[in-house]
Amino acid sequence: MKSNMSEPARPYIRMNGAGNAFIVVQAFEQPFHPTADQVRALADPAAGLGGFDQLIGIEPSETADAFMRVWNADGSMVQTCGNALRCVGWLMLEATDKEEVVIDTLSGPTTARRASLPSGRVGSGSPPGLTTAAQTQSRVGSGDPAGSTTAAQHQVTVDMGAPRLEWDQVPLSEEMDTRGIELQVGPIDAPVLHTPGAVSMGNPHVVFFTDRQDDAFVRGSGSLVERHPLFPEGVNVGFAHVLSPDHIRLRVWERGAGLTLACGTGACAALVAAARRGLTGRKAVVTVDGGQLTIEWDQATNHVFMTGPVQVEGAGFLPEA
Ligand SMILES: N[C@H](CCC[C@H](N)C(=O)O)C(=O)O
Repeated sequence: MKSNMSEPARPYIRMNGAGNAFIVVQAFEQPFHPTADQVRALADPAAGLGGFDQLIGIEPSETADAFMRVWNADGSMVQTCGNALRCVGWLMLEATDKEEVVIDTLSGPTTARRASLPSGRVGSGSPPGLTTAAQTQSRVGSGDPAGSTTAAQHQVTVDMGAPRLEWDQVPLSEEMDTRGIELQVGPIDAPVLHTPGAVSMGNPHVVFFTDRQDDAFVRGSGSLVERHPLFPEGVNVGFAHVLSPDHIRLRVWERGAGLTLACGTGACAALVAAARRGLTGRKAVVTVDGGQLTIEWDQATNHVFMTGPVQVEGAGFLPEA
């Protein structure tokens, strides 16, 4: 977004994490503070960016390799985003050649590392790391915006830290046992919506255990629960079908973004909620619409580790404000 004609157009990289769609903007040299209206305008397909679930700004940090700022498509600025942490983590790993990078967020710092080296970088060209805006622009100008890595997928592991499990950490508006909360979901009287688990991964999640995951049910129930008064900050709504002690099928109606192809913090919340109920062990594959995430709630550290794919889809320039 240019504030005046003298400023160059703002480059971005389009990425996804297991299908969770992001527009990533480098804000190391030039601050990036879109208003909620501007974020909504950018999320509108008419903006030409292809729509996104979250808009991501990568800022300098005194205490980490970068600070990651997250806006949902509805314009709300939120605490964190697990799949974006993996995407930004990969960009920073490529740009710094470090084995591990620290990405700070409004809900605290996380660390990212390569889960396994990609099967060789496809073609030549520098990786879409966080080079200078000019280098990004030149690469974008070259029509090969993200080097030749757009076809490759990269597996990245993020240490998401410890889950927050107290009612006032989720947060809920009243004291409850977060292992199984009492929630009346409007006119929808479906037993599958009883006693979901509630977990914060730095952002609020409620997880229903059900085999009902059709679009109509997920959209209908998710949109009702997202703004339920029991969740004063709103909530991401997961629908988890436990297939076995180490495999969950998950769909998530995201706060501020709706039904997405994947939700990283949602996958972490689903594993933690299921393990607390003895429905799974502390490690499981979580199959989401856009792919698979491996989640482990480590006993020794109490930290949740998420591993999954990262893909660079392309790059471009943001439209003018
Ligand atoms: N909608 C979420 C933010 C993005 C979470 C999701 N995309 C992820 O990968 O964790 C919220 O409002 O808390």
